[in-house]
Amino acid sequence: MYELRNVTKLYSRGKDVVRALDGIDLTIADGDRLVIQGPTGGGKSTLLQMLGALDRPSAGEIVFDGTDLAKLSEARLTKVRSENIGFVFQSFNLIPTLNAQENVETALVPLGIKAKDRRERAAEALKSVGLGERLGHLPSEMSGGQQQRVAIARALVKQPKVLLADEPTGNLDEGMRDEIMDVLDRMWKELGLTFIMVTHDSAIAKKAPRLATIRKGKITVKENAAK
Ligand SMILES: Nc1ncnc2c1ncn2[C@@H]1O[C@H](COP(=O)(O)OP(=O)(O)OP(=O)(O)O)[C@@H](O)[C@H]1O
Repeated sequence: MYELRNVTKLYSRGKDVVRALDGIDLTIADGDRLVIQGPTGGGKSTLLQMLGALDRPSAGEIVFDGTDLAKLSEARLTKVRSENIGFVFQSFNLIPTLNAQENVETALVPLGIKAKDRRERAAEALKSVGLGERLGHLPSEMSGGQQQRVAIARALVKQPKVLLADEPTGNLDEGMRDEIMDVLDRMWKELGLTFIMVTHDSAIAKKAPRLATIRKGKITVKENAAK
């Protein structure tokens, strides 16, 4: 699915250059589940942005399904992203004035899907995350866990190949955290997704069969076949 070779990302901050990613080599197979951890400022979100075709590296290759994302124009990157990659963020990022169904539908607009099909697919996606009864609710009328479920439905309604999650349980209490991890893992298995998640949560990291740690832009990957 992904083959990263010597990926480097530099940011300039005033006169300084920050090496956010420093020669990352990483292979992520189709259907993999990869957890990424590491200290703050280590480069986790930067890596997720590269994998999500949100930004391009300064050097190196990011081969996604045979295409090097580093070489694509902005327009082609946007196309890859809207067709193939679903995102879930810590802060849910729902549109406050739209109800659950309308929020989920927004993911289908760039794909040119007709309004009636959008409505049906959004309702179906919300049902699959256990929110079939709350299609008309606004984000402000839902708990944090429910809002994150809406965000998961929005990420998955377009049937992406890849699900990227940046601290998906970071804003949730312990009970909700387990619930959301269960939903994400169920979706990963049911839909055959490639699932990549950044987390600060050591309980989640400890249980991960494949765990990447990013420190100062460098990556180490640990496999744990027993888990
Ligand atoms: N747009 C930017 N401009 C300048 N520097 C940036 C930019 N984005 C990230 N950085 C820097 O790149 C480094 C890596 O940041 P990144 O956000 O990827 O780390 P992180 O591991 O996700 O951290 P956190 O856990 O705090 O979210 C940091 O030093 C950060 O300050």
